[in-house]
Amino acid sequence: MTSRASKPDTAADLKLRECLDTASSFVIVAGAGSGKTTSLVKALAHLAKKHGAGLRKRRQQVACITYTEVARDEIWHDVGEDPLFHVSTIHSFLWVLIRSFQKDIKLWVADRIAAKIAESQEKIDKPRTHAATKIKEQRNIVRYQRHLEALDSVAQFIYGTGSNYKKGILGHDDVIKMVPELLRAKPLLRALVAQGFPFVFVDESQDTLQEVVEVLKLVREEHRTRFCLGFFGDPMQKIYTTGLGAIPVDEGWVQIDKPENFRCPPNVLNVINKIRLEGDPLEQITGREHWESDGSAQFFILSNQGDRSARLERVVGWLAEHDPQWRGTAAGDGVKLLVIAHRMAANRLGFPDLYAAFNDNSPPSGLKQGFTDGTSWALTPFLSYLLPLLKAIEIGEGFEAMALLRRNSPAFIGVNAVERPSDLLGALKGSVAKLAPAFADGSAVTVGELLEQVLAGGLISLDGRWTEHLPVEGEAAPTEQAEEGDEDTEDGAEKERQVISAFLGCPARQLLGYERYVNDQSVFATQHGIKGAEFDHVLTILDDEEGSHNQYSYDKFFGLVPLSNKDLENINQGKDSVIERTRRLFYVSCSRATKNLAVVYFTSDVEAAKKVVEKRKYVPSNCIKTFEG
Ligand SMILES: Nc1ncnc2c1ncn2[C@@H]1O[C@H](COP(=O)(O)OP(=O)(O)OP(=O)(O)O)[C@@H](O)[C@H]1O
Repeated sequence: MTSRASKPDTAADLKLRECLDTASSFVIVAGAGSGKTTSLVKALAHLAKKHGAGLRKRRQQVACITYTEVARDEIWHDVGEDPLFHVSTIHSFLWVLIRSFQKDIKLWVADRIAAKIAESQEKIDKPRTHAATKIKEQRNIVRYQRHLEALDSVAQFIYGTGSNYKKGILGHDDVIKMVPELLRAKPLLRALVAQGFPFVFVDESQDTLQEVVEVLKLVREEHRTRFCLGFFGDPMQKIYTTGLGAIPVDEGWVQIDKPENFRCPPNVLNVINKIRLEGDPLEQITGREHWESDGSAQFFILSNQGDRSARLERVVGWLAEHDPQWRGTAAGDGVKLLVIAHRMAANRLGFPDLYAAFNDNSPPSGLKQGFTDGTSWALTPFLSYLLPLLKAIEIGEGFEAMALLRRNSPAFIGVNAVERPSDLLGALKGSVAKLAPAFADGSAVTVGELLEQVLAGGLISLDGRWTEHLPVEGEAAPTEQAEEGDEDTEDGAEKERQVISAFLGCPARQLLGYERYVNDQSVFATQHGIKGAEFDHVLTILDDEEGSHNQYSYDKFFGLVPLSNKDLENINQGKDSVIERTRRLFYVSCSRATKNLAVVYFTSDVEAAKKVVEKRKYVPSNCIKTFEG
């Protein structure tokens, strides 16, 4: 176990151990930097030490669910890659629970396709449905029926990037929908979960789907004495719309608080406490007796007219020159620039066309959001498969390349480990070899050309949403569109076509810069991508880019732009609102700093913004600069 496990105990850690020793389920609710993940790793270490032998003897594992693959790798490393622990993302965990129940999976898929047919028929039957939509839905029905017929010949379902029922591939959306449904319907499955994984911990629980939380709680209800469920989260750090937020602490559950912040020095802690206080009463105290330095926190309020990049450079220059804490740092040298999706980052990192495709001309909000956080179905084939494959080949990771092909290439479906993998690999070699030139410097290969190449080469199967945009001959399966909602309307469908068409026309190599950006490997990081991370020097950029992001608005958050009727309606109905979403994003970004924080706010009315920021007392007045006049 690594240094996380050896951090000093807090009162929460002691209480947590009591829970583990008595199989009491618990919810840890605590702010940023309070050491939730650290407590989780310490809990795992305790289990290994005190209960490991018994668990191993009974062939049981401790499940630890993380939000991202990066977090998964970190915790897996922290626990010394001990197979006592099953550390994975929620999708992978759910798949592990269900994968040997192939009959149930097939029945579920058949029901799912039947439901899709019924939905399409319902749309066709509505008198107001446009003729073009009716034709499209009719085509869908024919395709769904083909999938239904093909189900009989599917020998085994696997979990891949995008779903293709005909070929027995289930995508992320299927898994996250199917497994909670099957668990809810089948007591035997629930008993097997409790038997196989007597401890299940969920990190970043605020962003976990309600259905998943509920079904895990159901397992706990039925198997109280032998199943311990624990959630580690912070409602103020919920940054995905699908997350549940606060986990209800039901009767018989233990709530564990962690009032400290071990990450942010006093001046930064003051800022994040103030941001949070306007939303909920949790105020953190510092977790350390001594800080090397109190850190620094400054606000820069700048006009959003003209060249923002040049203004940003000026701030970075000013910081290096005037503030000893920032001296010796420069963008790229220990400083992380946190943005929502930002044209400035796109230009610098070389993906301006991709950025424009997903952001210009009022795209459907789901697609735009999916670009911002890297979760869009249109980007998944690249981010989860083709780019990792390219990388694995480039660095000679043959095993990883093979694993990726196995999971994603239709050529491998139904081929088991001992059956001629080398023949298949040989057959795919030609298509794989075409990947690198498409991404090489100066390559003009477009995203569309690349997709056609990899489809024709048998490297990939694409999910149903692509049939609208590419000639994916009869391969598509029906998939969920729930998160990218407005595509479902006539107007939304047309806008989606425009976005995807622009995307297909972009140079494929721009995906490289985009990937670095969403995976936070550049000096710019998305405010979504930095979940759980920490950096010495954080520069948070608040910029509404002419209101192009309707999920978030710093101008609305600071009261400089009036709320829309829809915003007011949401607030009045107690629903999540633009103000709360923006607050949470602002909180997550600022709370990443371990030393210094600078907030750069681009706005149209610098003076008014300055007054609001002063009034909110995030920092003393002399730490607010405008560079105006
Ligand atoms: N008990 C402790 N004593 C000293 N330092 C600690 C302790 N617990 C955590 N830390 C340090 O505090 C920082 C934040 O810890 P951690 O990432 O576990 O917090 P978190 O609550 O999961 O954060 P967040 O929710 O903001 O992502 C890390 O640098 C960690 O090493």
